[in-house]
Amino acid sequence: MNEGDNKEALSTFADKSQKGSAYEFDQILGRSILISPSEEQYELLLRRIKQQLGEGRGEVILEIGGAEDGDDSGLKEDELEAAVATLQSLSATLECSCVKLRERKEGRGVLVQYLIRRVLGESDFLEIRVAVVGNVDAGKSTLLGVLTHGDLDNGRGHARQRLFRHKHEMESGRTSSVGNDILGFDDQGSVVNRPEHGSLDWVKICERSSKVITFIDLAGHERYLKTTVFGMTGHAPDFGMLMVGANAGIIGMTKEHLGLALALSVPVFVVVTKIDMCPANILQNNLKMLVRILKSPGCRKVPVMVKSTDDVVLSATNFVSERLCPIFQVSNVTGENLDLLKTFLNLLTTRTEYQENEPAEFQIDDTYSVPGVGTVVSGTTLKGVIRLNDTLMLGPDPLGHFQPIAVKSIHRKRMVVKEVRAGQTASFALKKIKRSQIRKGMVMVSPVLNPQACWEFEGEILVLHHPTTISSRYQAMVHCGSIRQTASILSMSQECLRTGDKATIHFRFIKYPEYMTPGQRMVFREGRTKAVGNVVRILAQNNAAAQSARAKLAKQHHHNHQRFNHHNQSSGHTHQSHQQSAETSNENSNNNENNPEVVDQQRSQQNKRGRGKRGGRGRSNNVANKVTVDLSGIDLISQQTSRTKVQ
Ligand SMILES: Nc1nc2c(ncn2[C@@H]2O[C@H](COP(=O)(O)OP(=O)(O)OP(=O)(O)O)[C@@H](O)[C@H]2O)c(=O)[nH]1
Repeated sequence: MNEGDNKEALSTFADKSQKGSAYEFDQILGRSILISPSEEQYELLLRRIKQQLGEGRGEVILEIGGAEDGDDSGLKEDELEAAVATLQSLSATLECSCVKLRERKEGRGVLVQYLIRRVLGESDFLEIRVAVVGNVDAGKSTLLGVLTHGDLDNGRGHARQRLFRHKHEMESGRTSSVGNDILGFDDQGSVVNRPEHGSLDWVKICERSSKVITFIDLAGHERYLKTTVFGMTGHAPDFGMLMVGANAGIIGMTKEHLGLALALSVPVFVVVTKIDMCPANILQNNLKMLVRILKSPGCRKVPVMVKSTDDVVLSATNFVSERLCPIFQVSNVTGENLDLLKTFLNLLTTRTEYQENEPAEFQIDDTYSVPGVGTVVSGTTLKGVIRLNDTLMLGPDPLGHFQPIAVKSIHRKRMVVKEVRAGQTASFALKKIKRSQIRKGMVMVSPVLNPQACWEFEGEILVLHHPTTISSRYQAMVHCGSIRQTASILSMSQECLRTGDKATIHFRFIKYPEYMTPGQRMVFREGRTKAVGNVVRILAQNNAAAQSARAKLAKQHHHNHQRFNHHNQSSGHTHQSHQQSAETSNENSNNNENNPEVVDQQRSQQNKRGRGKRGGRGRSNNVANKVTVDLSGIDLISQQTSRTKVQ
C-alpha cells in the first residue's frame, strides 16, 4: 500500500467525519458561539453535549473551530484560547474531563479535536472487549504482556511469561485457553496499570479507570480452534485485534481468524508485530499481501496504515460503523508505535447498543466453585440491569426447566459491585445451587421473560466450506453466544448443500435444550469453521414430543458412536480424532484457573481438590460425516454479511 492510497483512504474518512451527526453538532459548536456564548447558547451547548455523551456511553469527540454560515473555518490564537475555556467550563459542569487529541491548520486558523469523557466514580468504568486472534507465534501473549505490564519484551518470551496460566502453556509457550487481561485508562487517557511485584491488582485498575479494555486472548493454534470460536461467540467481543508477525505474514490460522471475525460482524484492526527483526523487503511484501486480502471482495475493508496520532484519531472515530481497518506496525522489543496503539485503544467505543431498560438477560460462559463462597458463574449481561439479591431464572437444565435463583454477590473484574448493566461482564455468587447443575451456555434471565428452552430451531446458514455435500442428518457443533453443542440437521430448504450455498436449516440439539432468541448470530462447524448465519425461528420448545424425538436421536447417536469406536479400534485413530481429542483435552484444562474474576479463590480450591471435574462436557459427539474442513471461503463471508445483517 503506497502513501497515496493511505492518504486517500484516510481523507475519505476525514471528510465523512465532518458530516453526519458530527456535522450537525459542529454548527452548534460554531466558532463564535464557543468564543463568547450568551447564557442561552451556553445552556444549549450543555444540553447538546449531554445528549452526545448519552449516545456515546459517556464520551464524545468534539471538533472546535468549524465554519459558520458563509464564514471561513479555523480559530485564531486568541479565539482558540476563549473557545477552549468555554469547552473546559462546559466539561467541568458536566463532570467530564476534556483532553486535546489533535490539531490541524485549516482556513483562517486551526481546527482542534477534544475528547470529552465522563469522570466516573471508583466503582464504575466503561468496558470494551477486544478478542485477540492470530497465528501461533504472532506475538499475541507478548503484546498483551507488554501493554498490561508496561515492560518491553526481550524477543525470547520474557513478556508473555506473566500471562501463561496453564502449566503446559509454560512449557510449550502456546496459548491454549481463553485468557483475559485488562488495560485501564483514566479520564485523561493515561494507562493506570501499575504492576506490583510482577502482578496486577485488578480492583485498583478498575477503581482508577474510566475505561477498561478486556483482552480476550484466543488461541492461535489450529488444535484450539474450538476455544477460539467459543471466545469469539461466547465472550461477545466488541472488536477483534488480528495479530500478524512481520516476518511470517498471513500464514496458518490468520485467514481463518479474520474470516471468523468477519462472519460474526466483529470490526477488526490489525497489529503487525516484530518489525524490529524483519528485513524491510519482507515487511513490505507481507504488508502488500495483507492489504490485498483486506481489500479483496470477501473482506471489502479499507485498510489504513496508522503512522501518526492524526491517523489514530481518524481511525478510532470512524472504526465502529465503517469498513475501515486500521493497521499498526509495532515492536514489542523496542516499543516502536506502541503509543499509537494505546491511544487507539483509549479511543475505542463500544459498537453494541445495549438495552438497559429491558428485562435482564445474562449468558453464562463459565462456572466455578469457590471455597467459602459457593457456586460462582461468570458471563456477559446482554440486556437490562442485574442487582444484588435479584432473583433470576436459571436454566435450562437437561429437562428444559428454569429455576429461580438469587444473586448473592456480584463482581466486575474482581471488584465487588451492587449492580451490573447490559454490556458488562460479571461473576455472580449464587445461593443454594451446586456447580455441577450449571453449564456453559445456560442463562439467567428475568422471571418476566418466562423463559422457554428449545430443542429445535431454524437457522439461515451460508456454507463457507465443505469438501463434499451437507444433507439431512448431518451433525456438527453449533456455537451461538456461549452455547456450544452438537446439533443435527432435520431438514433443509435445499436437498443438499455445497460450499457457497445458502439455506434455511431446521436444527435439533442432540443432548439438551438451550435458551436461544431469533436474530442471534451462529456458527455451525466441525473441525474448521464451516457455516455461519443467524437463528431465525425457535421451533420445538420443551414439550413432550420434542423430548421423545430427542430420545430417538440420542439412541441413534449412541449407535453411531459405538460404530465409530469400533472403527477406530480396528483402524487406528484418524487425523480428526487426534484433533478432536486435543480440543477436548484443552477444553477440560480450560477451567477455573483461567477465570479473571475468581482466579485467586479458585487456585486455592484447586490446591485442595485438584482439577475441576468437567471432563467430557461439551465434547463433540459428532461421529457421522467426519471431514477435514478448510476455510478458504473468506470471499463468501461478505455475501453472508451483506445479505443477512443482524446485530
Ligand atoms: N523481536 C521480537 N520478538 C517478539 C515480538 N513480539 C513477540 N516476540 C517473540 O515472539 C515469540 C512468540 O510470541 P508469543 O507472544 O508467544 O506468540 P503468540 O501469538 O502469543 O503465540 P500463541 O500463544 O502460541 O498463540 C516470543 O519468543 C516473543 O518473545 C517483537 O515485537 N519483536
